[in-house]
Amino acid sequence: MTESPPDSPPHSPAESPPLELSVEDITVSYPNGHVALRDTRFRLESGRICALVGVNGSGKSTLFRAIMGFVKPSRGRVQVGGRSMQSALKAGLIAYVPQAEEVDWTFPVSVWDVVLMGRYGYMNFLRMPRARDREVAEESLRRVGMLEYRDRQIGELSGGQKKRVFLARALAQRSRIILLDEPFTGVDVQTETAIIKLLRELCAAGHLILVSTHNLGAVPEFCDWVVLINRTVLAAGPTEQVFTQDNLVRAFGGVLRHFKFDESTVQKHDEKAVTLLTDDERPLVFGKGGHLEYSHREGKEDVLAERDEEEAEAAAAPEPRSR
Ligand SMILES: Nc1ncnc2c1ncn2[C@@H]1O[C@H](COP(=O)(O)OP(=O)(O)OP(=O)(O)O)[C@@H](O)[C@H]1O
Repeated sequence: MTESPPDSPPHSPAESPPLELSVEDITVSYPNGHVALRDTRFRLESGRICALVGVNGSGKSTLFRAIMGFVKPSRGRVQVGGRSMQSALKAGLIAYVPQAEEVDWTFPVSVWDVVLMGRYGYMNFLRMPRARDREVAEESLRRVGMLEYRDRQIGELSGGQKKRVFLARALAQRSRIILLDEPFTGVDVQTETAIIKLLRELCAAGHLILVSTHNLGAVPEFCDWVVLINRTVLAAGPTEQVFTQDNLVRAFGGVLRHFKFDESTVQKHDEKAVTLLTDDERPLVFGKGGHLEYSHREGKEDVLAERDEEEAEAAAAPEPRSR
């Protein structure tokens, strides 16, 4: 496969074939002997927003570090579209938005410099930005609403603003795969909504977005796929299949709060019991049978029709004989 010319996006998602990120049975240990991930395996396709969900210390950041080649798995491998990670990173296929703690904010660079770093793969060895690089950097800052801060030192921004600048750097890179580590931590609701809107646009344009988050309540609203981890993959698949009460209790144990409502008026579950499971940010509501309830029914017609069918089948099934 040939590498792309430096002055054009290496992969324009709309024209490119689907791309697969494949994590194949990786085990990652740190020098102190701690095994952070064991036999971790899942596959993701472009055109999806996937949430990486797990408790503190479950290995989310480690997984990102392994994908980015910052830590080397002792077993297994990560592949992108059938090529090695090293080759995929070299071809600019993957952009990474790290957690705030992983960045040295005292480093004296401006917002503009940070976003231009996303263009390094397109510049020659002198790293002199060309008109196209400046154009893309400007557009990326505008998309995250940070253009007016372009001359500010990066260390002088708020936490949410820093996150938006790093997202702009990822956009400027024009990578098919974008990894975001906890993009909503310390971000206000308005910024969160703006980031989600942007991620949806990127997904619709054929990008693959993998986003780690503690904000469980937001996941069903914007992620169509979930990988649930605790030092290995507990469940992976479409959100409505993975985000079940059982799976979340298995992944989060005592970390979540439970509320049970015996008579609820949630959506069409009048007079049916619902369980409310919350991480104290946005509650997750589960109807009969442990199915996840959505805050809006719009766009969920298929899921609801399937549930109605399941309910009808269950109602038609003969009662088990009591002894
Ligand atoms: N450099 C390191 N050396 C040794 N152990 C580490 C190192 N980094 C992380 N760990 C350990 O590996 C485990 C996974 O950490 P990781 O940061 O991947 O978790 P996480 O799911 O991202 O957590 P959080 O939600 O708190 O960000 C934890 O037990 C952590 O203490």
